[in-house]
Amino acid sequence: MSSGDVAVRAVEVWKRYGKGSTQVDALAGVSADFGKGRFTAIMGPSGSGKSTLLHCLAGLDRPSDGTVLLGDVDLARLPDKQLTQLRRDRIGFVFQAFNLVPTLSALENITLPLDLAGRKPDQDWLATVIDAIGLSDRLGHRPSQLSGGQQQRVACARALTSRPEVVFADEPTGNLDSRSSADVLDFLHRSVREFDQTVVMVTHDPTAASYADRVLFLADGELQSELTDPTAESVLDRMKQLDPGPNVGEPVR
Ligand SMILES: Nc1ncnc2c1ncn2[C@@H]1O[C@H](COP(=O)(O)OP(=O)(O)OP(=O)(O)O)[C@@H](O)[C@H]1O
Repeated sequence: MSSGDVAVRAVEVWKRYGKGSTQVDALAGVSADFGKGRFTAIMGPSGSGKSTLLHCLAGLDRPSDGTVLLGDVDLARLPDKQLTQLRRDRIGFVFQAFNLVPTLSALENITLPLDLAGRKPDQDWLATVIDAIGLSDRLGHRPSQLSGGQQQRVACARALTSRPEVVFADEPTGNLDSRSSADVLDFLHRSVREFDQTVVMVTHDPTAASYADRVLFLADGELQSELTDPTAESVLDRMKQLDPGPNVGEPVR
């Protein structure tokens, strides 16, 4: 991939926890490019380093060694204040637990990151995103008045309002039933296809991974293999090769 096509690049990324006999290399020299306007899923057995990699790529955590480039900025070496600002301005997040503010309406949650940054939303883009999540009639509702799937779609819209260079999603469907998961994944897929967004998603679920253009497989902190144009079946097969345990890799729901 030429560097102009790359949204985020990891080069020999290591993350080491603990010392001596309790030392764990959560990441052991991971190098990968994440293409612009592409939907990439990261999979692997429990404890393989998926969340650690996502957190390092997103500037939520710092590698022990190696480089993470967003454009030409090395997140691993950016001072804290600039890293916070970069996360706010250039990166969107979707978490498993939605993380909406309970006292704010859906619309207020969606525009919150821009409000905090003192920026005005681009009204056309905001309308496009709101239309795409299909919740125009519920924008005044508080999170507690929305289903889990609706809350996660609000969280996805919140991640996109600033038109970030990359949206990072950590198990975005982990708390959802299959119908709601499909709505959220359709939205993420659409944001890549129609709006040219870049999405990197950690998931346990082969069906969720099948919405991506490409799947990277981690085991023991190392990149083992990848699949392009995955199907749920091809992902499940690959997961079974990585970890032949009894239930590993089965769809969560
Ligand atoms: N703060 C920490 N301190 C010590 N070890 C940690 C810490 N965070 C993660 N680890 C270890 O690093 C390894 C990778 O963890 P990580 O959470 O990235 O895996 P994962 O693939 O996301 O797992 P899961 O699918 O279960 O969420 C594991 O062995 C974990 O125990």
